[in-house]
Amino acid sequence: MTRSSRTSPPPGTPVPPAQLGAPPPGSALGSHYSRCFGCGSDHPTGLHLAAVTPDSTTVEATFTVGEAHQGAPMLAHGGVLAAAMDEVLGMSVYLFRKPYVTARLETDYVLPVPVGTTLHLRAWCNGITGRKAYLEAEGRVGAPDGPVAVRAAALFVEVSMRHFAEHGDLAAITAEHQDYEVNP
Ligand SMILES: CCCCCCCC/C=C\CCCCCCCC(=O)SCCNC(=O)CCNC(=O)[C@H](O)C(C)(C)COP(=O)(O)OP(=O)(O)OC[C@H]1O[C@@H](n2cnc3c(N)ncnc32)[C@H](O)[C@@H]1OP(=O)(O)O
Repeated sequence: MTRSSRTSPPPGTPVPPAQLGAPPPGSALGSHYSRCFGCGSDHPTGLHLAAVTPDSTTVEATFTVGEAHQGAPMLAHGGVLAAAMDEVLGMSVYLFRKPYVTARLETDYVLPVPVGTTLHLRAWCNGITGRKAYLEAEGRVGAPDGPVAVRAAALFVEVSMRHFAEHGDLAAITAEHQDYEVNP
């Protein structure tokens, strides 16, 4: 895919191994926040993505494009597809058990995606150096080995939980994440 140097790891950047405490291979990944647009079950119009990790380092999910996701008539909106990619990318970096946010997200739209299409999404990490994690994802039509419709590459930056306290609603997060402390 077309990727800028800002979403490609510098040469020699190591791909991290599975972390102690990561969900075991085959686990379903829960939602990180019930009102998240990407994965929250309480979000009325969200994408409701449910993912699994086959190997504790990558993430797989399916997303069926619905009528609410249209841009052109009966075709998926590119921004909705980018949101789905952002979500699985975020889930994949969270397997390394630290809080990260998206700093840069690049998306290549390879095929038009009609309403009713089920995309098989996969996201993985190409390397982490310092606070910077380099990630990639793809969405394939109809099957895990179907044609690629969307590709994404991203730079996520590690933050502290203070980021969410200062800029968002930490109480809402900690209500669902007793495993995180603001001042660890
Ligand atoms: C939500 C609660 C979760 C709690 C529990 C955690 C569990 C999570 C579980 C599961 C997650 C699943 C799913 C989530 C999915 C969705 C994720 C999103 O959509 S996140 C929202 C959108 N993103 C933002 O709102 C970021 C806004 N931006 C910022 O806050 C800052 O700009 C930030 C933190 C990204 C960087 O700011 P600085 O001041 O901390 O650090 P500086 O020094 O600027 O950057 C660090 C390094 O990164 C590079 N960098 C930063 N931004 C860059 C960019 N846009 N392009 C290229 N490089 C960039 C810089 O050049 C620097 O690199 P050098 O260390 O000098 O080598």
